[in-house]
Amino acid sequence: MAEPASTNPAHAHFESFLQAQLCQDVLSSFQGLCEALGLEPGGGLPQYHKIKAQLNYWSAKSLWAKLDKRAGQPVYQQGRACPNTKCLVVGAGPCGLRAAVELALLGARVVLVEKRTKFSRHNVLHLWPFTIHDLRALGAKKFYGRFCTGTLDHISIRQLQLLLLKVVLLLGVEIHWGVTFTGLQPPPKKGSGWRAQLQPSAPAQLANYEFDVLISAAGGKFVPEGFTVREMRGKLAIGITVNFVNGRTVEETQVPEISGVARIYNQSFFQSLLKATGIDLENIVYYKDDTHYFVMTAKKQCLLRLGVLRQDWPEIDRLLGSANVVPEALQRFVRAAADFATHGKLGKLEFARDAHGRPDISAFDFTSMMRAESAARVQEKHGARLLLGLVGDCLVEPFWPLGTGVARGFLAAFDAAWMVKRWAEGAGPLEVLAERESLYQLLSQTSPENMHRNVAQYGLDPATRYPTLNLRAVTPNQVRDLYDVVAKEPVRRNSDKTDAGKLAAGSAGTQEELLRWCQEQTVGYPGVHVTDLSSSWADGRALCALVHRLRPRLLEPSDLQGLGALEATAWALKMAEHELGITPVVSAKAVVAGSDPLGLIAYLSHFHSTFKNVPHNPGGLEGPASQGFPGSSSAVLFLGKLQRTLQRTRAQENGEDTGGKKPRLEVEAKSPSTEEPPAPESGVPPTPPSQPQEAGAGDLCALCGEQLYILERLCADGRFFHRNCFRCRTCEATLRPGDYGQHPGDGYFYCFQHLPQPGHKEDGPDPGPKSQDLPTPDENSMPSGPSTVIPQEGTSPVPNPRQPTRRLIRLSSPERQRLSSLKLTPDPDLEPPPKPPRSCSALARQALEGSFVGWGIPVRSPQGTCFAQMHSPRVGGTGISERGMPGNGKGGHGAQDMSTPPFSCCGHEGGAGTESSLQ
Ligand SMILES: NC(=O)C1=CN([C@@H]2O[C@H](COP(=O)(O)OP(=O)(O)OC[C@H]3O[C@@H](n4cnc5c(N)ncnc54)[C@H](OP(=O)(O)O)[C@@H]3O)[C@@H](O)[C@H]2O)C=CC1
Repeated sequence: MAEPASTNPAHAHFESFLQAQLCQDVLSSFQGLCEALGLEPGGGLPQYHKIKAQLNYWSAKSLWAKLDKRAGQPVYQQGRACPNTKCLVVGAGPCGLRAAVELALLGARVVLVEKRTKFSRHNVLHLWPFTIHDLRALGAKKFYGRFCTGTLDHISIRQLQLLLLKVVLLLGVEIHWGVTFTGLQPPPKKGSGWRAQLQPSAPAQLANYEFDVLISAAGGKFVPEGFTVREMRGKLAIGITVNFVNGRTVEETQVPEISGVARIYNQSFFQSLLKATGIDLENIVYYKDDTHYFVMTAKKQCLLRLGVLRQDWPEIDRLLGSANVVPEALQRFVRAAADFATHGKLGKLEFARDAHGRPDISAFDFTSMMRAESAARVQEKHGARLLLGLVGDCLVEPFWPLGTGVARGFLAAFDAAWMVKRWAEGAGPLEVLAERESLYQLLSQTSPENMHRNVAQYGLDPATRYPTLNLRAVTPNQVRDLYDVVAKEPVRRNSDKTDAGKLAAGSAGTQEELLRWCQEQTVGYPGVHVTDLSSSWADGRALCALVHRLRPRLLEPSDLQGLGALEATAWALKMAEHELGITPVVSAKAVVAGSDPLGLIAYLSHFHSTFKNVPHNPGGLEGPASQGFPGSSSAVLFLGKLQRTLQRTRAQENGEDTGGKKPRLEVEAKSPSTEEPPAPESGVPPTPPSQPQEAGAGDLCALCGEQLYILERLCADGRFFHRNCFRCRTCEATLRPGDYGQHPGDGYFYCFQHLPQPGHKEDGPDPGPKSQDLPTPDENSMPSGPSTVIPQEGTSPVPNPRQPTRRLIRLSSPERQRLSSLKLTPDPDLEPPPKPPRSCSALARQALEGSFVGWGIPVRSPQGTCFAQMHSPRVGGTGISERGMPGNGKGGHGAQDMSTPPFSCCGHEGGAGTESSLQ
């Protein structure tokens, strides 16, 4: 029996809200709902509970049941996990909205800014099973009845945004439209917080909003300053997307989708297409949602031949720039391709319109993909810390044919929200960053196959999603460069105590506070009596005590007696760098000589700012008093550990037998460096990139020659560098403590991965660009020089540490070969895909089971011999694979054929393929 129509106006608003299909309608119906209920939108979780309490009729209750189930997961602690956390989310794309949902469920205050004013992107996204489950659990079906009906595993971007927008509004997220985030406003003084610079100028409430977490989900075009972005280039690949109006007629409904068909699997289709239309494609996909959406990879020569491109420019931007694309020819091109692929059954193919009212067609280059080097950072100024995280395309641009975009985008959103939870729990900045980077390492390897099978259990906790989770894969000492204590005030060397006071105030509160903290940490250690921030540290004992207090288990028990001040200080600096992630901004010699007072204060400030929130535990950070209780015998033991380790190391260096027991620290630091500048060896060219300067003696970075403020310093090999200048000579990745080495031959620094081995053929004074490492010039796309730094527009060629840096990654020969053999490249970061099956039959089984889904079956068979039957076309005539091959409910093998990863199978690959190539 039909329910009687409700007379409650709130019910009507709520129903409109559920059904709204335009962003403006969602917002206005929600506003109407809030007004009817006497609520102010953006009120956080309490607002959700109030709405729920007042709307308890059947239609609403089924939605509340879903949202309550999610919100009731223990990880959210009933919305009290982050009660004092204030977040700003930039970008209302699918990933920004998804992150906002999680932050709201944690009980954080969430404000979101989006520069657009409507959702207009029709393009259709492939969904992994977990994303489908996740969205269903958030009530997707209530908001969008057609959501993933049957075996459909995709949704248009705007529909996805719409349904997530509804969720975030209900959860009390405050949203500002038409507002662009342009940068951060650091706190002007102690006691104030971080704010956003916005355009156009925002209302006072938003302009004055102080937040401690910034999540950037602003898409691939915007990465906040401070983050470094890598660019990965492959062989030229021109993608074309087009959306046609979906009139939802019976005929249109009956046209089968094309989950994806690639040339290598269906040559006859592409040959017929070429013959009939002159169109030469590598692959094509057709999805149906609000629109008929086609995406294809076109060959450049055919675009030139058909007059779509006017001229063949070597620069991709110019090649695909609006001045070089003929719109009418492009329209003819896509119409013909779509018509051919669907046997003309879609009728007249009227173009859907984009945000500007133009036909929704886009030709784009996916030769290049961006990836942030780190997923998070912490900035601190005047004692106010800001946690910054990236999610979505802002973090990693997806390689679209792999269909990874939104799935990995959601994973990153979860991981970022988990990071915020850890932050709110009081975990130290380096710990939080290290965990986040550990998770980030996993992201690009994820596929539906190598994640937990039970998608229903997926939650915020990474352990529910990643089976091979190691939150300590990256250690705190490796992320210290992501923790940025902002010192805007120029701090000059050789300046007076006033400057020292400013420095201390900028990083660790007042000098008095710093001194008090140091005294607390070192109290009870025999022979250690800290009374100041200079001479008390000259004998090295106080520094060793401080390090030991924070990491009691670093050294073997022994006796300190007889250890020199310089050695002890050098050891403390080295241990702090490797074990605690404290950047050595001062040299041992300067500490002992007292010649760099500001450097010492800055250095101690790093300890303070990193560990000040750790409750004072006389047993040290690592555990109970038994591990090293200052003031007790264990403190004496500690001081002894140091000497014994040094003695053993010296003995080893002298070739003496140490009884087979290798001191632990020896691995990390072979000899205690006293930070003396090394004397240039004869026959060795000048130590690059500049002559060593005595640590502590200069204000300039040894690499870029620019002003180097103390808090930006990194000391290595007796020279000072900007942290962001200190990069691997080969790959240019920022070098992290404990993860770099200096090559004795050329004197350059390298990450461990690229540190040349002794005797390596490239060993030599100055290898310079190595031709074998340089990409082969290749169809407009491969860089032709050595690893290149591409400065952002308007910046100098020297990377600005505060600006995102775009860098080309120089590919090794095998990588290059691999890429050039592909039209569609695998995942941009070149991490190995899941190990493919070793036999044809295993492959066939897995493919049919959908266990190599995503977009890429890691096999290749140009002749189609190996998979001829399994991959044979099912749709008559065109030979295009229909979605849903037998037994494959996950999108059909066609969806997997879009990429041509560098694998072959059972030697059927026509020469190149061998069994071993499956490794
Ligand atoms: N064409 C396609 O097929 C596209 C597909 N996607 C898919 O969507 C997935 C999720 O993308 P997601 O990471 O959420 O990013 P999105 O690009 O979807 O969303 C980012 C949003 O933030 C806006 N924005 C950008 N800069 C700012 C700023 N400074 N201040 C405020 N707002 C800003 C963007 O506007 P604007 O766009 O105007 O810059 C955009 O609306 C991707 O993985 C990909 O799969 C994403 C983009 C395009």
